[in-house]
Amino acid sequence: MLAMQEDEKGFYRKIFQRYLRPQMAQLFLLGLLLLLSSVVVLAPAQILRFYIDAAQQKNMLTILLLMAVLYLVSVIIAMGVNVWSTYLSERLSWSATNMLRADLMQHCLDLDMSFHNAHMPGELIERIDGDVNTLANFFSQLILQVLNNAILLVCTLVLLTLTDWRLGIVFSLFAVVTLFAMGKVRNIAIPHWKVARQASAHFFGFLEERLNGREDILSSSATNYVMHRFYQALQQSYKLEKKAGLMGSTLGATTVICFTLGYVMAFSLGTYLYQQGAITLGGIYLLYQYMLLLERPVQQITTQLDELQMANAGLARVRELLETRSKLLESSAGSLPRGPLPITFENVSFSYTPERKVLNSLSLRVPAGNVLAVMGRTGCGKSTLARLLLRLYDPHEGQILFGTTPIASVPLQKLRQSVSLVTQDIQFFHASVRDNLTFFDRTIQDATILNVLTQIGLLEWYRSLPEGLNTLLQGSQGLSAGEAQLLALSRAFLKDPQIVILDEASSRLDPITEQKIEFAIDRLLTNRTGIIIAHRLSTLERADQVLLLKDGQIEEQGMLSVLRQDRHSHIAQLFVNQQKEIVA
Ligand SMILES: Nc1ncnc2c1ncn2[C@@H]1O[C@H](COP(=O)(O)OP(=O)(O)OP(=O)(O)O)[C@@H](O)[C@H]1O
Repeated sequence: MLAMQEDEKGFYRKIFQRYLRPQMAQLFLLGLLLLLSSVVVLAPAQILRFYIDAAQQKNMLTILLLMAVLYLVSVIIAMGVNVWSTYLSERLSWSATNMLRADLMQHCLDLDMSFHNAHMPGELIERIDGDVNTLANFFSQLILQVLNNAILLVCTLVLLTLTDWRLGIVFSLFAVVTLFAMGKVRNIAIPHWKVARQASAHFFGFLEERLNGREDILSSSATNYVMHRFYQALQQSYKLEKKAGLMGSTLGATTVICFTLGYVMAFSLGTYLYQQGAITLGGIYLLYQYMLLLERPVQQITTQLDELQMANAGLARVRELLETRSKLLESSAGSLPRGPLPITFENVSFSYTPERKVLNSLSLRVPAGNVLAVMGRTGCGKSTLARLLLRLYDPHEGQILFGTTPIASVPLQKLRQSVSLVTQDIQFFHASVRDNLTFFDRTIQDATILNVLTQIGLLEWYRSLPEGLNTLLQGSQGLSAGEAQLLALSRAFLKDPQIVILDEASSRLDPITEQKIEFAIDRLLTNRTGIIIAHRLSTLERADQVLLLKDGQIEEQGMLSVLRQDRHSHIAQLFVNQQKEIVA
């Protein structure tokens, strides 16, 4: 337990050092400003008290004028301090939380695919942004504000005691009782808010899912059903929010009751002390003002303690995420030679879940510069081969080598730079054509991009772009399936990899686009080692070797010409069946 606490302290220290230490000067200045704001908030009431007392005496014009000027100055200073501290705290919280968001984003991107399979994108958005939002105030001024309000409360009580000791005792008791009562009532609403937040998160998840599936919803005329579910989710969220809001309003009601009693007490006591000659008329006004001033710290301390708890919960979640380690061990030792690389699988076994092996003791070798076409029924493990080559996962048994270097020994960045994977699930960003092709690599010249687009047969498409390479792509909207594939191939060209993995399209395009894609693939595979996940028999003809996978194991492997000669081979059978279909 102690070790755990030490651990926690260490984490808080790390967070402080990384996100707040670089801004120590600003934090210090903010602390001073908040302290100053407490003093300037208390000053006007004292000035007004003297003003009221002086106004009742004769020949006090100069003092009255002085008081008026002092009052004005104190109000202007209070406003100035307020603006400055707001500016500083916004700057502090934005820089600290943005740094934390960037660290979390980088960390999530570095985690292996099994982590991403277990966490939905929506959840990660919530963790990278939602949890960090709860820390914004914490980083800038929450602790300072709690301290500041405590100081303000104590200062007000001290000033009241200095006015009359009886006031000090009564108002101190009042502050303690009110804080206690508000603390108790505050807890009533918390569980209701939790349930309401959960319902709201559920509602957003529902919205995201339905908007993503809009094509299917529209095409299957499921709009009425979706709208029905939408109203149900909305109604549920509304009911829970209403209940939580009602429960929450008990806090406001308690405050009003406590402070109404407080004012009654202040005026009764003030009148009594005035009649006794213990305080002046200005003193009664001061009492009223300080009651007003007490309201702020008493109310804020209760809500700020809540915020502190939320920030603590946010920090705990941030910590959990930052401490999640990738299953892929990083190495900086291995390096890859230049040029096309031979690929070797040595007894590779892999499974996504413990129940089922997807690849089972698979061994194969693709010589440097050769092309291997992989075929097999859906779910036999073809894409898994590709994922292992990019180290999106590591094999559970065996190893993969590029040349003589095990890929696990090559730094991930270097490894992924040497392999290009062109899938059918092509992702485009809401960014310029240039950035979509270069992945934001500014070192790639426009001339190089144009050269690749020309070779790929996209020159005409490029000329139709209103702003050339600066034209913004709205994801893959506005791109035909053929254009998207050709752009994906252009990306691979610009990366200039040593190994190319192609997941071939299963659907056919128009003959001209097909021809362009075939041509681009031929060029991309020249002088590179290639693996094609083939969905058509014609593709096998461009391969040096063919591999037929079944349930994660090799069913057949060899040169196409040899396998076709063997009438008993599965590959030969596939060609015969295809021939029969054409004839039929
Ligand atoms: N992230 C995952 N978690 C659990 N199981 C998975 C995951 N990805 C794939 N699988 C399972 O692993 C098996 C092999 O998947 P893989 O994607 O490699 O098949 P494939 O041969 O490429 O299929 P297809 O031709 O349909 O793309 C399938 O049974 C699939 O359901």
